[in-house]
Amino acid sequence: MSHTQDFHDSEFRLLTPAEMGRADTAAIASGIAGTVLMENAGAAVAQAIMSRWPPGRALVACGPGNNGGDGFVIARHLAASGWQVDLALAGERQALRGDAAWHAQQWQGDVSPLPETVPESVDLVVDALFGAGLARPLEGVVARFVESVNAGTAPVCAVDMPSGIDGATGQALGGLAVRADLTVTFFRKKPGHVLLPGRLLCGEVAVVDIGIPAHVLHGLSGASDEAGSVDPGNLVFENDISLWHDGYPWPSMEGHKYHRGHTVVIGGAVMAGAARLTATAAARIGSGLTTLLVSQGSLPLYASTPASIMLQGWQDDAGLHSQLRDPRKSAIAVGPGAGVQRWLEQLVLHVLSLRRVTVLDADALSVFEKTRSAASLSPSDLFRAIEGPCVLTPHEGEFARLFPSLAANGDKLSKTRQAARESGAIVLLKGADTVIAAPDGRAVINTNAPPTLATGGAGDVLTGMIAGLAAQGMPVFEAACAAAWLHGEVARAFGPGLIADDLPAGLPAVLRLIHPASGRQGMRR
Ligand SMILES: NC(=O)C1=CN([C@@H]2O[C@H](COP(=O)(O)OP(=O)(O)OC[C@H]3O[C@@H](n4cnc5c(N)ncnc54)[C@H](O)[C@@H]3O)[C@@H](O)[C@H]2O)[C@@H](O)CC1
Ligand SMILES: Nc1ncnc2c1ncn2[C@@H]1O[C@H](COP(=O)(O)OP(=O)(O)O)[C@@H](O)[C@H]1O
Ligand SMILES: [K+]
Repeated sequence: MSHTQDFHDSEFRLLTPAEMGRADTAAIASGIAGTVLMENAGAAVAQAIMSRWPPGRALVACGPGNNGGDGFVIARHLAASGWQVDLALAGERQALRGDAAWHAQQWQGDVSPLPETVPESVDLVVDALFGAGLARPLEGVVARFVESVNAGTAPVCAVDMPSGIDGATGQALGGLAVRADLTVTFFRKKPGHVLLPGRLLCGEVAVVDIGIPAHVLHGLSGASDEAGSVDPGNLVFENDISLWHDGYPWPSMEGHKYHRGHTVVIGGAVMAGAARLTATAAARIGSGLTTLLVSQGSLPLYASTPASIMLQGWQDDAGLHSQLRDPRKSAIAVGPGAGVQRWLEQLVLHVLSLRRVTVLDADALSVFEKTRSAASLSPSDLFRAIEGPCVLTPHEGEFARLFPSLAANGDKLSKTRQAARESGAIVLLKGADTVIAAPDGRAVINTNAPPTLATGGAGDVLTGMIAGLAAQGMPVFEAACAAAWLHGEVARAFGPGLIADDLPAGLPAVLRLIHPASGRQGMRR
């Protein structure tokens, strides 16, 4: 994921529908006919269907564009393998164009108009209505058909994308989209397959090869320079070990604890558990030293801090600043349990002025909400102060306080990228589809987090994991991606009944799995 490595042809790269269109065009320009791509696409979908369901009666619903063209190919292959196939077309057969028209001619069976309801006797619905080309909400007979598909019991295989989902954002245009059991897409996933609600409406996602050569991936995004190289800042990925494994700060034989960084967590005076979770997570993820700094008066609250964490008190601001001065303190995390108060604004600005790696979470974000009080600072004061490496880890509520004008945008990927650009920080917007974006536009979507993570303190742990990795010298964007993935993986491995304390405790088992000695470099589920 670093700028020096080339991730253009990573299998975890996500292509926007526009990039996918350019990939198709480039593949055709390199000598593969569009009709062949469509044949390969339809054949692969039919194969995916036949490997999952026994032959029966399939209703193949075709749309007016190339997604519908794929449907004609699928129908032909299923019929040739003994399925009883009903093909229904939304629109006029004569209106089909290009590759879709060509493949429609190869279909020997009947073509009926799209019904408003799915007949009871159908064993499988193939949704080939709209894919990447969907431009407006579903309406009319198509909308009623999709409602009937979703109300019925027949399993659904969506071609490329469940119809109704915007492939760039994962949003259901107009609020209505097919709910599929299987979605077969081509070449690479699209953001809509991994962002919510799209991911949930896809069911299982299978990515199939249709003959597009990988080299086309180098020329798809953003402005290419004359040499044809593309700014890696435009690329979007699904999070995976392979994206950050090479930069992971495994301890080396020659190292000592000062080579493994020193994470400082600044705790508050009331909610002591939060900062303790943050500090414990930083230590567990390998920070050589971890210090928890709290006011002298609140030391008793922190009595049960693990012995491996250095608990230190400060008397006043001058004392706190002098504790932070040592440049070996390589990463500073502020926010969990800090308390929303004037003092925190000033502390955050001081911490940022030190230009160490800074991770700001929870109260350290909320305290900059503009409407909090007339005297308080605003998000722009925070953004102005961000000059060194910094990660902001808001959940949706905190995001709305910092970026009120972006919050209503339903497109999580673009709003997180915009927030990173505005703030100059890495922004990690939490949720089941956490998006991590850098100011240069690089973005990663995390997909392994189970809903058991929605438990108090889980975010505090994530903050500590990011700070602890960055303290050891891992670049902050990669540290945020690695932490989000490990956080999700630990929760998955733990299963039901998870509380935040289980996350640092469960890290070693997952780290063992991805350690270079395990031979595992990447993982598809
Ligand atoms: N071009 C290629 O080489 C390949 C394309 N493939 C298929 O082509 C699909 C993309 O094809 P298209 O770009 O033709 O797009 P679609 O087939 O998704 O549909 C686009 C057509 O529907 C119209 N439309 C969009 N939204 C509508 C709405 N809500 N109601 C009514 N009409 C609407 C558009 O104006 C356009 O005519 C992919 O999803 C994939 O399934 C595959 O065959 C692989 C190869
Ligand atoms: N439904 C969900 N599925 C998966 N992960 C989730 C879900 N809801 C929340 N999370 C994750 O759980 C963590 C919660 O963090 P946060 O909201 O800051 O809680 P806290 O402040 O209690 O620590 C985040 O990492 C978030 O991405
Ligand atoms: K579809």
